[in-house]
Amino acid sequence: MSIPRGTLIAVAVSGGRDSLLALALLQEQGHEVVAVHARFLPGKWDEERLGKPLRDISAQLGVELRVLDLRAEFEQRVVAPFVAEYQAGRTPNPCALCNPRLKFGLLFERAAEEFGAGAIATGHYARLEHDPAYGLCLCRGEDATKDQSYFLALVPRHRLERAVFPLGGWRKADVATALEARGLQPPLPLESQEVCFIANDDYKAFLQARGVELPGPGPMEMEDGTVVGRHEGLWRYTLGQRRGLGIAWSEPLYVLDKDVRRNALLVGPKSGLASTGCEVRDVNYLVPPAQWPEVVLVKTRYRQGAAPALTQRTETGLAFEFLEPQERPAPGQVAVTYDEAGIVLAGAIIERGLWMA
Ligand SMILES: Nc1ncnc2c1ncn2[C@@H]1O[C@H](COP(=O)(O)OP(=O)(O)OP(=O)(O)O)[C@@H](O)[C@H]1O
Repeated sequence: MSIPRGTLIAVAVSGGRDSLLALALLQEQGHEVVAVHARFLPGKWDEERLGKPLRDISAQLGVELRVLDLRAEFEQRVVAPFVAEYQAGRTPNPCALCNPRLKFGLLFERAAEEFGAGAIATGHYARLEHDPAYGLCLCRGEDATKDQSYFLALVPRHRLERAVFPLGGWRKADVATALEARGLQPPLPLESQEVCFIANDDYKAFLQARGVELPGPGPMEMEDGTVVGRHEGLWRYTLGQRRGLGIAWSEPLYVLDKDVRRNALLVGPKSGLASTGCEVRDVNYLVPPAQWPEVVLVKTRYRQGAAPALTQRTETGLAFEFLEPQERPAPGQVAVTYDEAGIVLAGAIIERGLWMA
């Protein structure tokens, strides 16, 4: 760890297992720690289920607990942009934005100003290593099934220099046992849902419940312009989706693209999903591009392997050319570039997928 001894580490605790173990591990290792819980979600503070248990467990560990109210900022910097992206026909990734904006952004800044914290720790499964060529680098977590480096790739380097990931070398399966062995019971032991502010991972219900105006129905077309039906609003569909299109065709049809300008949904056979690359913007470089290998590995969805690609600089960011065709990347999602060893070279927002005309 590159954090000097004696630095006060703010350990971001959700109430869940991973961050509780992160807190216990750092404290056992003799670091100065303060537990910081942030209120991100609207509504009443759940004293019974969260407040009291969090205080009790902090007391059990002999650690101070601070609670920060970041509800307004979370709404402004994470939830509202998420909704705006859907309105614009894109597929946002709120967790990847929450990390730079809130957890390693505002939460860390407030912990630094208000309690004198000099570093921040979370329960993320990712590693920070010193590489002889790159210096400090963000790497895949040891547990490939739980690796969260993808969600951390937009965190600026100067913030990663102040970060600690105690679970980077852990396997998820060992966490419950480690907590039990220490007699620690997390207030929220269940796995958190995919996106914390979306109940049951139902983003459509969430958007509808917010009462925001979303683009309405329009044509569903094949790439040659043949209209095959109507769609119910572009925001309801994801690229690569097959089910729920409501059209009978001689072969299964997939969502290939969204033409936001014409409010048209483009559909076609599976072969049409093949993409030759993508363009990205808002690149967060963690390793200077001059040091990148010629062939990099690009991950354009969390639950998808990284694909080998060549890189080119563009006016607004980067363009990746896949060595083998990949499923079309969704604009608004995050593209993370790795090297062979699993070191994160950069994170960026996907502007558009590329394919053969
Ligand atoms: N409300 C919160 N306040 C402070 N830190 C948080 C909060 N929610 C999440 N975090 C931090 O972000 C990390 C990753 O959050 P995520 O929602 O992915 O949870 P997780 O992987 O299930 O971890 P956990 O078991 O700690 O909830 C957590 O381990 C924790 O350090």
